[in-house]
Amino acid sequence: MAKIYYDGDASLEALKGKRVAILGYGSQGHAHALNLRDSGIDVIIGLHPTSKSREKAQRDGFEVYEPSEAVKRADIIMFLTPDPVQPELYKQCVEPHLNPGKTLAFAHGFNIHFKQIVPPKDVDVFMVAPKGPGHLVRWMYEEGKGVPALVAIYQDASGNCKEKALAYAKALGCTRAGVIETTFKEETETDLFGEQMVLCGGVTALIKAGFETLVEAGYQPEVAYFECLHELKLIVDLIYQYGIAGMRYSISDTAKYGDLTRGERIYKVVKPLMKEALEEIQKGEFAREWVLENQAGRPVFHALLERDRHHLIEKVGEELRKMMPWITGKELK
Ligand SMILES: NC(=O)C1=CN([C@@H]2O[C@H](COP(=O)(O)OP(=O)(O)OC[C@H]3O[C@@H](n4cnc5c(N)ncnc54)[C@H](OP(=O)(O)O)[C@@H]3O)[C@@H](O)[C@H]2O)C=CC1
Ligand SMILES: CC(=O)[C@](C)(O)C(=O)O
Repeated sequence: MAKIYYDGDASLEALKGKRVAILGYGSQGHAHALNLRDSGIDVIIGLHPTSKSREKAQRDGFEVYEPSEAVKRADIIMFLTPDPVQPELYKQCVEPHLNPGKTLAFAHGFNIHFKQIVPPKDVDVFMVAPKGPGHLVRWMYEEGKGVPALVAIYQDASGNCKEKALAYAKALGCTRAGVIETTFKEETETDLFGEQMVLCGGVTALIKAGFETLVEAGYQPEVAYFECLHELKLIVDLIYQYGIAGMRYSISDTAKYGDLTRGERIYKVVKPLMKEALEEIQKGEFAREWVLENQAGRPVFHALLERDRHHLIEKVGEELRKMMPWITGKELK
């Protein structure tokens, strides 16, 4: 079993007197900044003057500096900008102001693992990667709960990098749920795999394919929406709370038999595809494709995002969710 760190295994002492610069104020950035500040940590924000997030960070009461200035003023620099912009941000705004004693921190290992950022040997480098969206990292913290995280130490020049990483994870609220020590390689490869083949790519593929199959067979889109998207949350909630066996305890025997037999057909088709995707990640092929896509201005990214934005399920869902106002809770801002 993995070694899991909880609140009692970490002390905020390692961050005492340290200033953390959060570069970026988006999904993760706002959560890290607010949670760390609420945990008593000295936090400043690094954003470009034209940043859309600047006003929000200032409204939340943070001192916002240009990234270079934030780096100069901080001991720990946490990269919470989109992964593709981090190498340029590092070269232009971070590297020129790095000196021994500073620490680089990340919430995903992509740029270190694929050597898009190569830090000098005399600085600490750690990762605290929450296993959940940034908005949930904040909302769970506010409720006294936490999102689990992975922690990894890439360089320990100071001799106490792990203590700082665990203190950061504690300040973020993640040690309330549990923090597993890993490596930048394991976090990067498993996170890319999960978001492509299970969490985001996998689930949306199943939802779209199921919805389209029913609608193309002549069933009402609203019925298809309730069956293939709305009820999915209810089933996943049961799995989340009680495991697969627990979910199966709650559903009907008819559903169980269908799950066990027809679900097997999907399993047999997707597992080879999953292995293929993992191999592309491990061999750096996905990373190269994503780096080049960004250098080209994200043509595929924007085209596919726009295509799916106009999918019938989005229109149907928007109308049906209006009738259930309790569904759309806190604003995703
Ligand atoms: N989203 C998530 O839940 C998770 C994300 N991560 C990791 O966290 C990191 C941040 O991702 P995420 O929070 O999703 O990012 P978002 O896209 O939500 O936010 C990006 C933030 O960075 C700012 N930004 C963009 N470009 C620059 C730049 N050149 N210099 C300074 N700031 C810039 C944006 O400002 P503006 O709005 O003005 O563009 C915005 O505030 C990534 O490494 C990601 O892999 C890890 C776990 C989960
Ligand atoms: C929320 C999370 O961890 C993801 C899906 O991997 C991401 O947004 O990067």
